[in-house]
Amino acid sequence: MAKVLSGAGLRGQVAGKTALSTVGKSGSGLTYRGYDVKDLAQNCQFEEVAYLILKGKLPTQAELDEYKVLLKSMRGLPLALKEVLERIPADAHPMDVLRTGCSMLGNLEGEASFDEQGKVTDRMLACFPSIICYWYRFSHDGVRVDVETDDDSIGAHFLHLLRGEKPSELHERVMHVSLILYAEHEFNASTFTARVCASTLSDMHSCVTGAIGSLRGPLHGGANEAAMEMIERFESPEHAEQEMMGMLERKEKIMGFGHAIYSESDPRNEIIKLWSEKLADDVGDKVLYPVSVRCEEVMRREKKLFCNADFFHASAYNFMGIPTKLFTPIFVMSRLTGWAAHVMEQRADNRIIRPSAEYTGEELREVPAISER
Ligand SMILES: CC(=O)SCCNC(=O)CCNC(=O)[C@H](O)C(C)(C)COP(=O)(O)OP(=O)(O)OC[C@H]1O[C@@H](n2cnc3c(N)ncnc32)[C@H](O)[C@@H]1OP(=O)(O)O
Ligand SMILES: O=C([O-])CC(=O)C(=O)O
Repeated sequence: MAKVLSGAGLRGQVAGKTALSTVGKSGSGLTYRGYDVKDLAQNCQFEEVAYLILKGKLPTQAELDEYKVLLKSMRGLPLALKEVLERIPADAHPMDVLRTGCSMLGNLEGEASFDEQGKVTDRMLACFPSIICYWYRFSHDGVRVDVETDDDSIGAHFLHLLRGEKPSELHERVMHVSLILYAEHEFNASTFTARVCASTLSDMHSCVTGAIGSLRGPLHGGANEAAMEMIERFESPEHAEQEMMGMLERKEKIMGFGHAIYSESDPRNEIIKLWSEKLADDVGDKVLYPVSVRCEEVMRREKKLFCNADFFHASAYNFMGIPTKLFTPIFVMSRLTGWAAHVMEQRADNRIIRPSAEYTGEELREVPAISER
């Protein structure tokens, strides 16, 4: 008989193999294909890291240039997809829009065979910012934005479409860093969703659509939006401390803190925190950044809990003028690389993922006649 796992949430169980990343070795640390995320965030553009994750090696300059030209050429949206996006109301959640957009793309440009897995992934990478912003600008501003801009990077393309003008160098760099930090994270909930779907030999769009649904929840990617909704309620560090003490007394979860794997710190936090501080200086912020720092101090002191990748992303994105409800879709624009690479890895050595359950229901019994129930 199969062994019943002791802890809930499959915590601590090895559920498969991966050559893509290591998470939390000796309490902290994150590597993508053997490179430290800190090194990547400091020295690379997001497209280089996407190339690394998807194609297995860091690109040469010529390969990177060629990859960026390819991605640029794939930004356009088919008319039928635009028509669907135009019918989604302004008060829809952008994660739902993206889930629908990805699914519709699969209807229009489906993966005919697994030989196309690289091509359909690049297409999604290139056009997810177009999907989010086409819907956002149409539903909020009544504008049919031209999504085929000549911006150099995925982050700049997104910010340009959102605001109608090219971003500053600082904002483009922050987008590179943010997308690099969010790109890949081993067997997290959304990636595992994608791998389970892949293990049935389903198509890439189905795997990604399912993963978007998993990332949406506030215990996972949705935490960056939930963290923003919390910190914007606090008027000062003192107010933040007072409110957080109340939340902790009531045993409420504070979004953006804690982690299922890291036990000491999340290495992505110190990086995005530094950029959040730079952005705070840039906009002359005197509230949100100090409030965020106080939240971090209170959680460390009271619960020994640390900020995960999501917490300082909230203030960083806010300082760049990004609407809160677009925070988690940016996570998708990045994590798509990790999801797709895991799908490819699963396909390369597949067996359907199908664990067992310990039954806790009724003993075998007879079906009573309907008149006797
Ligand atoms: C990019 C990402 O997806 S990172 C994760 C984003 N999610 C969040 O920020 C949501 C808030 N955090 C959490 O809910 C959790 O820390 C998770 C989901 C990230 C990890 O969950 P788990 O591994 O199950 O940790 P678990 O919930 O067992 O935490 C252990 C203890 O710390 C507490 N704890 C953990 N995180 C928090 C938190 N954010 N706020 C308050 N208490 C917390 C738990 O209540 C639990 O206490 P208990 O032992 O008294 O019951
Ligand atoms: O690994 C996890 O459980 C969640 C996480 O931080 C991520 O997916 O980036």
